[in-house]
Amino acid sequence: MSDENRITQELASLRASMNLLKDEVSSTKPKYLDELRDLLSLLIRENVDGVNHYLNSLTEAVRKTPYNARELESQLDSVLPHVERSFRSLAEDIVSSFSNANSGHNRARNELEKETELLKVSNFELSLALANVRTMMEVKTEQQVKTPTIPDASLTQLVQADLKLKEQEAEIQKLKAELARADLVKESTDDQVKALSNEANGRLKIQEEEIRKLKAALELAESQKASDVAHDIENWRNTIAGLEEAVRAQEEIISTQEARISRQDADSLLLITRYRDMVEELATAKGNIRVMCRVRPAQGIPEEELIHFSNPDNLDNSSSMVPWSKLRVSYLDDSKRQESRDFDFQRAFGTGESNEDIFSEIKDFAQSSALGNSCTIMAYGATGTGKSYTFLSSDGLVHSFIGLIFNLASQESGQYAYEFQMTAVEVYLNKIYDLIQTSSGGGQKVETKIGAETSVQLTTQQEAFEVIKTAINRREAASTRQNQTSSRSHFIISVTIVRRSIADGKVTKGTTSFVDLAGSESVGKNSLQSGSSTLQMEQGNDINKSLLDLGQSIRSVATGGKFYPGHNLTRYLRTSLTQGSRLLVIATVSPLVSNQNNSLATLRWSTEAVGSTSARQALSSRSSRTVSSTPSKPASVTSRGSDGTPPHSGSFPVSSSSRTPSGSSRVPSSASVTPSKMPDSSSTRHSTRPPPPGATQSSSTHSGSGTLSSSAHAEGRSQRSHRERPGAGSRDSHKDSKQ
Ligand SMILES: Nc1ncnc2c1ncn2[C@@H]1O[C@H](COP(=O)(O)OP(=O)(O)OP(=O)(O)O)[C@@H](O)[C@H]1O
Repeated sequence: MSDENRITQELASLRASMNLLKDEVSSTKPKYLDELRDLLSLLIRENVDGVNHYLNSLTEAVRKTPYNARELESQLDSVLPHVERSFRSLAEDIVSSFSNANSGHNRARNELEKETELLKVSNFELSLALANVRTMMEVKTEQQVKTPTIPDASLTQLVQADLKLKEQEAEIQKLKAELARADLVKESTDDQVKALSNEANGRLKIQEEEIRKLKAALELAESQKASDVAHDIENWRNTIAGLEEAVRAQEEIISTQEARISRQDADSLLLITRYRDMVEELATAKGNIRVMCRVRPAQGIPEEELIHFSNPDNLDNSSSMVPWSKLRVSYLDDSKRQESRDFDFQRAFGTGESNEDIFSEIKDFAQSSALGNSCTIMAYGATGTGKSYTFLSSDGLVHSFIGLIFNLASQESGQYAYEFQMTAVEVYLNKIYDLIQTSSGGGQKVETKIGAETSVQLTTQQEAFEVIKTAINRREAASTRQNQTSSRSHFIISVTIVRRSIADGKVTKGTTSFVDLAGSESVGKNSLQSGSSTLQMEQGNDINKSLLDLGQSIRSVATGGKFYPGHNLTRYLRTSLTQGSRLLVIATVSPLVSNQNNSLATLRWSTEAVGSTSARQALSSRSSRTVSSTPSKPASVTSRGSDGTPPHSGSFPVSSSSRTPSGSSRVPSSASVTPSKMPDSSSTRHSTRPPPPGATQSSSTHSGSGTLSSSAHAEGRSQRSHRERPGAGSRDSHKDSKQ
């Protein structure tokens, strides 16, 4: 039932109650008083008449009869009982009449009391009804305030209710008058009735007051409603207008954004394409075979125990911006003569340069495997020179590379779907061991064949790190005199990147391998002098043989010769040693004079076997493949041959910035400096900074104009500024210091 109907009903019942009350009060007029008066006058009249009759009879008897006391006495005796009876009867009648009147009055009073009770009930109902009406009005008013925009029918009904209340009020006024009259009557007859009347009157006043308040509230609500409605409608209009404006603005922004997004999509595709081209060009410009050098720090070592390294390009130390691409090693020969040798690298990293510095230099190289290239990064050096540190520490090249490719995959997720697979093997004593798959029994690593090693699909970086950690733990390690945890095996982690273009479904597949070679020091140094075991001798000999083979193969393939699959290491790395692949060797050396033979041997091997200008020149001249300039070039999936070795897949691109045919390498011939002839350099003390102009120099070889491409130099300059340079003596506590 709606509020309006309820109000109407309440008012109707209120009106009915009031009418009833009015009728009842009207019917309580004190008729009994008139009746009593009439009755009494009748009685008195009748009785007085009767007594008069007897008195008249008596008077007549007295007049007619001579005074005779006895007769008078008998007359009186006969009349007086009549008179007496008449009076008694009158008295009884009067008593009876009064008694009747009194009972009538009592009845009337009872009736009045009943009426009063009814009045109370009616008043209570009236109060209830008024309370309901007020509550409903409040609710209504609240609703009106909340929904001011809807001018509703209930307003009309409320106005009608108000009118009815006014009528009701008038009726109550009449009722009040009636009650006042009744009050008067009651006052004259009964105090109790008066009190009741007062009470009724009081209640009526309260009701009146409530009605007045209700009316005032109604008027207020009406006036407020009217102004609120107008005000709220205005507000709503303004809000709606504001919202519409905002929606329009949003729509404009959205359409602008959509246009911008589609432009950005196109731009980003273009950028990605260009970026790839640049990476590829950069990688090409830097050469497909690169050799870098890293000098391990040695803190706390006296200067006389350190090899002096300097930069022939910056001998006067005039520029702190020149990146080291040449390394001059100064020493005393057997005859205590001052000697120096220059070695030519693409970059030489000093003691103050971190793994991140190295990664930023080579990441274009590693990343090109995402375009389908085969890249190999080798660390070559004597034991304890930092090969594993460079590759496998938590900020090492392998970890950085994993981070790089996963980032690449997420950045390009809109264009390419990437898959990564990893293998980890160890070549130990000419056998290849799978470091991922272990024997089902005691978790022993198992020997495997090339191409049969376990490949793990990588879904997260963390997963990759776990696989690497497990593989490292399984790697064969045996202590040597020089490095208590020296790794006596070659450790190879390969990550294959399969990239599928979402647009055209084309697939490229490339691999980057990190080869942490076993220590390159001479067997004699480790074994004969230290009384190494037969196993260690065997290990040392195998390592020497494998590294010799490796150098030979690289040289041979680079100059167009045949491949020498003499050792399983070389066979396993065949992909890296074929044209069309990219090879980076990081030669790690110790800064200690006591290790200078090994250091010079490392520098010589890396520059001559791998990085000689002639070899690189030969490689460049044989190039036949041009690097695609599009990011989604067709798949160049490499698959291994039946013997597990991959087929040749293309050749080196010709790099405009490759070294000049003049072959102006600064690398001295091996004949001119023989590590075994290395003098004790204790007399060769050098500053940890590049020497001042005119300092110790007697270069044994070369002329060599700069052989790096200008772009490589430029990039190197931009990346290097005030870093410490190779040999600059940060004196780390290092195990060499214990030697
Ligand atoms: N650039 C460097 N900065 C700080 N510490 C280094 C650096 N290079 C190597 N080291 C430390 O020198 C020690 C030997 O390094 P690492 O084990 O990497 O040598 P390695 O060449 O791998 O030796 P091996 O051939 O015996 O495995 C380690 O304790 C390593 O932390």
